[in-house]
Amino acid sequence: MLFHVKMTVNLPVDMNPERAASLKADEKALAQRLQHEGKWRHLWRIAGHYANYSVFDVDSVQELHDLLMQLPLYPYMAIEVNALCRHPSSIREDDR
Ligand SMILES: O=C(O)CC1=CCC(=O)O1
Repeated sequence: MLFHVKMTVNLPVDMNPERAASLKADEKALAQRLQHEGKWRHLWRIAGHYANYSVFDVDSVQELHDLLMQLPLYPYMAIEVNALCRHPSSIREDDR
């Protein structure tokens, strides 16, 4: 199942810089692991924003939910999720 996810990061302005750097490093490590595993298919910065558009490939809505809640930056993100399905005019064979 494919899901388009928008994540907008809102770190508190008074957050300790070392704490912020640690959260970002942990987020990066998990994001890269999930990309290697094929769960996090796309990760794009939205130009001009501290936000990203991502595509997740998971087995269930519950898996997506659990995965998003594990993200170290989850407490500081606004997350929007949209389920994706095949477009009848798509010529791509690899996105099911
Ligand atoms: O910077 C972001 O958009 C938040 C984020 C998601 C994965 C990651 O490494 O950073």
